[in-house]
Amino acid sequence: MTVTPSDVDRLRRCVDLAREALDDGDEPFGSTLVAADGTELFADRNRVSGGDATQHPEFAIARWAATNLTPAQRASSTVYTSGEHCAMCSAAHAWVGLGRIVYAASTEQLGAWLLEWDAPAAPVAPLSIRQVAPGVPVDGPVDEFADALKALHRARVTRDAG
Ligand SMILES: Nc1nc2[nH]cnc2c(=O)[nH]1
Repeated sequence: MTVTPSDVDRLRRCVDLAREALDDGDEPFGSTLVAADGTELFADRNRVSGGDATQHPEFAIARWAATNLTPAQRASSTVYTSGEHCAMCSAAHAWVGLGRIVYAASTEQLGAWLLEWDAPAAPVAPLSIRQVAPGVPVDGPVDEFADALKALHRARVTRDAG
């Protein structure tokens, strides 16, 4: 699929959630779950500052969808996210049978930024969603968000180094 103007609007909301997470001491990631009719069903942002590094919004979405949606509703919904799912969240997404993913910045972009800043890499292999969950339709990255997301991640790295 191609990325539509409506997809871009959804991603803008995810970047706002990522900014909210950063402002609250968490990592800058935000995600939403949107039903086939366009209703936003669930939204969350990263919440790792309490010490649980699995508190990713994409993982929260998979758990919420498993509890609250039928298999058909899950398959026809779309997950929007500011950063491409990590391997843990890609696996959770596929295991619960969710549908399309649209992401703003890729795992590859984030890895390159961390390298550029000499910041520690993630403790999980930088696999793409397509590698972990090959049956899931995926769109991204969306270039117009790269500068904004790079700035948010730079601020997180600077904060955590200080
Ligand atoms: N996509 C994504 N990647 C992460 N890497 C570390 N935390 C997160 C998160 O919340 N979401």
